[in-house]
Amino acid sequence: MTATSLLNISGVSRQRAGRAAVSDLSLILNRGQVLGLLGVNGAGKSTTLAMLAGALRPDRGSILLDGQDFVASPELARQTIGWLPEAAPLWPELSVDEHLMGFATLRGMTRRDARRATDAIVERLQLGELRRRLAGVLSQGQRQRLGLACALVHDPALLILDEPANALDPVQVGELRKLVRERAAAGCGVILSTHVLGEVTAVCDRVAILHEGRLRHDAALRDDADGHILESTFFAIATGASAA
Ligand SMILES: Nc1ncnc2c1ncn2[C@@H]1O[C@H](COP(=O)(O)OP(=O)(O)OP(=O)(O)O)[C@@H](O)[C@H]1O
Repeated sequence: MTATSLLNISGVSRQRAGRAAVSDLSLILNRGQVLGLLGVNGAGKSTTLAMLAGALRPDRGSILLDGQDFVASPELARQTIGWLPEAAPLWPELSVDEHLMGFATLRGMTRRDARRATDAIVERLQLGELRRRLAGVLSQGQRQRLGLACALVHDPALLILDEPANALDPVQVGELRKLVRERAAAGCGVILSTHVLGEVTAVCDRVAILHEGRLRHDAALRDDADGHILESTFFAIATGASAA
């Protein structure tokens, strides 16, 4: 592991319903890096992210965060990782404010720190007008923004986003991109799964492509030329035109 690496995934596998959902995955994520995770439906992206978030245990392999095995220490995962799953886990009868206070205290903050963190994330994600509204009456895009705020409220070193642009309008997609780059500039790691190739070229500096649970491509994205190559690489892997 290098001095700047934040996450070190080594030989991770996981079966689901008796079939290999992720097989022998190894990846390193450095601080300040935004990694885009691509793959066709069922490729294993969400399973991978759920393991990285500590919500699913790998059957084999290790995941080190800052050199520590977080599979064995769920408390470390809770405090260091922010996860926005495909469907944000919200409670319809709780307000925006109550969600954020709840997530912050669950991550180990005192009530005072949780209040401060809640105020800061409400301001950063422009949720001020919504903070007393119940989650059950939010629009889909507003729910997604609340899910993102819940993932970020404790200022995690690693941010895991599963299709974060879902239901967001173009203005909010722009805000999301800015936020992701801000996290990277602050030295955090971000992993973002999406079906939109343009999202990856716009915001990521590295891309990994999963296919049938296996890592088939892992490369830096430096400029537009890399973006064009990404498109052809993705389709070659997705259609089986690229050898395993
Ligand atoms: N809860 C579950 N129970 C059983 N099998 C599952 C479950 N969730 C996913 N799988 C299976 O695991 C494999 C990988 O699914 P996963 O959701 O990780 O893929 P994905 O790349 O995120 O797909 P998508 O782009 O459609 O969200 C698939 O074969 C899927 O059917």
